Amino acid sequence: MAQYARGSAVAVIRLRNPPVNALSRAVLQALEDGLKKADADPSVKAVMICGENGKFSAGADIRGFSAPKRLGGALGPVVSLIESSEKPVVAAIEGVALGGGLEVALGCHYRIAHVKARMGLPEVTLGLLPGAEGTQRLPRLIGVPAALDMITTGKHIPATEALKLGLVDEIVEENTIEAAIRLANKVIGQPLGPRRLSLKPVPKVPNMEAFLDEALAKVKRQARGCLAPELCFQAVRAATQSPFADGVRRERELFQVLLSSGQAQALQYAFFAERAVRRWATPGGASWSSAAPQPVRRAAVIGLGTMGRGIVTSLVKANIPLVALEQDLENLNKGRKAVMFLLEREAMKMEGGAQVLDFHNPARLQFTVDFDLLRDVDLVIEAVFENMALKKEIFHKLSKICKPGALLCTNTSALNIDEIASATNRPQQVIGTHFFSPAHVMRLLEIIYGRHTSPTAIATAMQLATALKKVGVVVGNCFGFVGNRMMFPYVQQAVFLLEEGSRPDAVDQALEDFGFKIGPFRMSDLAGLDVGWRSRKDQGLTGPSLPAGTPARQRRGQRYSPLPDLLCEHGRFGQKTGKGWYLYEKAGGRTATPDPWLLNFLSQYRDTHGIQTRFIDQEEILERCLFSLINEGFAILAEGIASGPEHLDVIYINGYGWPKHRGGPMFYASTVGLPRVLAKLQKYSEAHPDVPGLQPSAFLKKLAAVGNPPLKEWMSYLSQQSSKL
Ligand SMILES: CCCCCCCCCCCCC[C@H](O)CC(=O)SCCNC(=O)CCNC(=O)[C@H](O)C(C)(C)COP(=O)(O)OP(=O)(O)OC[C@H]1O[C@@H](n2cnc3c(N)ncnc32)[C@H](O)[C@@H]1OP(=O)(O)O
Ligand SMILES: NC(=O)c1ccc[n+]([C@@H]2O[C@H](COP(=O)([O-])OP(=O)(O)OC[C@H]3O[C@@H](n4cnc5c(N)ncnc54)[C@H](O)[C@@H]3O)[C@@H](O)[C@H]2O)c1
Repeated sequence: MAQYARGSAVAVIRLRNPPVNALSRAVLQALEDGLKKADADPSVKAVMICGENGKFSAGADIRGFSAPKRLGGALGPVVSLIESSEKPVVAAIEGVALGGGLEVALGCHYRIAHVKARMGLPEVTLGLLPGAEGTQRLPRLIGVPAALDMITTGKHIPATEALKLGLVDEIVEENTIEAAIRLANKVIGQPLGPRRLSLKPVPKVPNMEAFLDEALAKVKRQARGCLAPELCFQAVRAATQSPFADGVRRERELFQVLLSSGQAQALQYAFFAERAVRRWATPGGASWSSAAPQPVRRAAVIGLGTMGRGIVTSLVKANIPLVALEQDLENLNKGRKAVMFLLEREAMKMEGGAQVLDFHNPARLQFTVDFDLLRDVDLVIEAVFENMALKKEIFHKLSKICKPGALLCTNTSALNIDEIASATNRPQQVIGTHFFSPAHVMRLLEIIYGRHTSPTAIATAMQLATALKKVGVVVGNCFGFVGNRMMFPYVQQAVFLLEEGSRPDAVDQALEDFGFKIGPFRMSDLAGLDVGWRSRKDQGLTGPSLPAGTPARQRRGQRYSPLPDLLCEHGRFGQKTGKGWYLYEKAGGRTATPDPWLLNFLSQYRDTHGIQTRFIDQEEILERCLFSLINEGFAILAEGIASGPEHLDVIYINGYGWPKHRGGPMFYASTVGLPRVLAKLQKYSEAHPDVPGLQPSAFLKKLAAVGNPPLKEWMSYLSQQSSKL
């Protein structure tokens, strides 16, 4: 709703739709009614529009896009109605003015914002474009380069930047509403023509065409298959080429194209999925609604290798004082140098820089090799080598040293949380906090509860995720948890495809064309092939503990490819050694080129093992890699390791570079259709009966058999008994 009130000469229209004053059909109707009332009342000389509860508006009600009747198509005309008012209209922007909310403000004749307000046109992140004339008004107000930047990236900008760009007329530190009413009183009677953005020309840019060509090339490069950025660009280009009314028509056409695209549905699903996973629950009955987190006033990180460095950086950025511990002085100095380098770089990106982060202050960041300094911390994150014996030794020590309430977290990628917890005197306070590399950049935090983990521990880890500006996803304990467990069959298929005749660059290209940021072979080279090699040796799959006479391409009765092990035996660990699945310009180099040595090696390998080479097309690459990953997802759901498909999708989008415009693997499966996914898996598992990852999971079969229900109904088809937790 929008509440209309008249005080003195200024009528106030307050947008009201908690929690973020989204513009639903009802809100728009009330806004329109309020404007008409103000227009008809001769005692009203000006109008002020604001939002309830310190928020202007987060834009159109996103849920309305899947039920357009609920939203209506009326936002553009309402914005025009505001602009054409004969009485000055002032927007008082507090909190956020996003999307349609900012478009409403752009229709107003004046905009005044609180210094802490944020503004933006984030429609592109939902697979849309600003559809209420924003692509035509914003370039007229702040110029084409700044408008293109805001509209094609969807970034939110602070009020201070909005003032510099001329997006707002004034910013205030105190009461925005009072300041807006003062401004409204001041401008009564002043001519409104110059304040109507639709009447302004688009400011000229020298050599506009060349500028636009370059901007388009950049937008395309960054979009990686996502439609919306390019259509946002086209709408802004229309503003530079056509009169306002024609530009608006073009904007509407492009909006409709996007609205009916699958990509918009996928991106909007991803928006709500990210929010849904905050409401975590475990099969044991613990949940976000009843569990309270405990405060984390001081933390510790153990191990300052690849992961520990990023985790320390993340904690410092979140303003959490901490102790960083290494095993000896040599590693401590190495780790300290690396952390300082990361923090200096982060500080340069921030307003206020190093002073804000305060990382030179030992009260906020202390480096040590002394476990005794961990006595009073509230939370410890262990990030030492992936080795169970070492982790248990550390956790045993922690449980003796740390105060009774301290939470003990492990960054293990795959190991059993219960076994680690068994080394302590407080298994209820042991939890997995699985960061992704680089830990100060990647948004995902996979939070793994063990058999004894308390609801308080889960709530505290979730609160930590929020403090670190990460997306926390709560999952159960199994080898590889959710993300890595789904990744195993995917990478396994990629390697099998090489055995059968494909090439690393062909497999990577197919998956990068699908939208992945990086294909499986480039990814393995980046992460280091030695990491998986060590883990396979620990599991007895390769190395000296392998019983003599084990067939080269079989383990425990299943197909196995020794190719990654053979590469490591040749000293090819990936980027760090300058060669892996690809060749690099030097050790530590980043430019991957296909390596003739590897292609020759593959061909000899196939000859040795009598494998017939065949051409493998893109379709087969995609289906085998993606459907085996999805298949594992269904098994995870059936076991109760995750409480819904949204969890798997949020994990894949935020931790594994899955293209967001495809909504995550489980959403993607729902768009392909489960019967089709099932049929393909059946076909491939018949061709490869010794590959369990291709054998369709029982849950997938069940969903296909009951008629391919929509994703949000999947979990209702799981019987209680099937949960293993
Ligand atoms: C036949 C023809 C039919 C044609 C119909 C076509 C109509 C044509 C008209 C086009 C008009 C276009 C108008 C406009 O250009 C389009 C838009 O405005 S799209 C929306 C753009 N806005 C956004 O993307 C903002 C999204 N929100 C956020 O970024 C954040 O929520 C926030 C505002 C920064 C707040 O963040 P937080 O404080 O962290 O809070 P949450 O994120 O947890 O949000 C709280 C709660 O609110 C829900 N929510 C937030 N924004 C919206 C929204 N815009 N609509 C609906 N709901 C919203 C959010 O989901 C949370 O609820 P929960 O999911 O937890 O229940
Ligand atoms: N590298 C990744 O991409 C990644 C991603 C997610 C999770 N992980 C997990 O994070 C953990 C750390 O991985 P990494 O890649 O950072 O390893 P790493 O080898 O880069 O670093 C491990 C660090 O731990 C230190 N260490 C070893 N024993 C110690 C002890 N007793 N006390 C204090 N410090 C000790 C080492 O000196 C080293 O600096 C592992 O469990 C790994 O599986 C790694």
